[in-house]
Amino acid sequence: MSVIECRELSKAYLRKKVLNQISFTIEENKITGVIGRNGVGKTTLLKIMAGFTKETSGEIRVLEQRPFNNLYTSVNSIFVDDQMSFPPALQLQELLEAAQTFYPNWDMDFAQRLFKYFNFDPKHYHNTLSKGRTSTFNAIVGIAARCPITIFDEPTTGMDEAVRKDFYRALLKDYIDHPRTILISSHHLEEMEDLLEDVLLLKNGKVHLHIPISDLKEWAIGLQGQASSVLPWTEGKEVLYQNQIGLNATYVVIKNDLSEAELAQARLNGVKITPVHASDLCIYLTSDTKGGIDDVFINR
Ligand SMILES: Nc1ncnc2c1ncn2[C@@H]1O[C@H](COP(=O)(O)OP(=O)(O)OP(=O)(O)O)[C@@H](O)[C@H]1O
Repeated sequence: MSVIECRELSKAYLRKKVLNQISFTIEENKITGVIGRNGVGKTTLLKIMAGFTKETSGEIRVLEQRPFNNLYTSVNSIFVDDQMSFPPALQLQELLEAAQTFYPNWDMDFAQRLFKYFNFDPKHYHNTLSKGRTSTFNAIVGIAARCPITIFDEPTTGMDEAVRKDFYRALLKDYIDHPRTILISSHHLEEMEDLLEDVLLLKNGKVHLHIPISDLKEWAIGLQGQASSVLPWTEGKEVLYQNQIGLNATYVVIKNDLSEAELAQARLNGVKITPVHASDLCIYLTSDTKGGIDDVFINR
């Protein structure tokens, strides 16, 4: 069953179109990574889903209702980012108690265990926490709320690596016991790969790809070797990335649509064939150049 449906959804700020007639559906109880370069519109899309931001045109349905300013959406969803605001007069422990009264599925025992594990002081105030600690506290609220639609926008901002790993693991373990629909935007795709089921990749205001992460991992291949051996295999193909290695060698990333026989032949011709990491592929797919930062240094 699909729980989020977008049809021809657009969002413009003044005259600047950020989302341009995008259409997709999110199935119930899946974890989807919303990926894209800075400024592509991830936060905008997630805030439209959470009912915080109004779409400019097109249609969006979350749990079959239009989310904007919708009480049903707010009760059934949570939007977690580093800007989450809490009543400043309440201490952290009081915030957890307040959350319990608002979120019907709130698990106080679980929230307290996480709170203790991450060494929070119940008497501290939210607005005095450091950036990483703010994200960690917000993440505890986001997980323990167990909302049917759980949205994390860059949830790990400021967290150190150990805390980021703990967060992803806690989320995965809790999701296995209590499946729900989760959307996460993050710039750390490599850290989330084991968590995600689907990836929604945004580029230039459009959905560029919306596929299972397992497919994304096999979507492209890297060809490496002498340019004279590699380049014939790229003819007629869309080159996603190309980089020169040393004087004559080259590394090229293309869509993985070579047959087994072609791959075997390429190997015989001295081409090394490698998988392309999902996070690298997302960078190549959303880049405006084929050589990345190296292009800046060409023909100087
Ligand atoms: N309230 C606003 N008013 C005007 N422009 C806005 C507003 N919010 C976002 N934008 C613009 O919309 C575009 C998309 O912003 P958004 O924050 O959705 O991108 P993002 O993909 O989440 O970026 P990042 O990865 O850097 O967080 C940007 O160009 C941003 O400047």
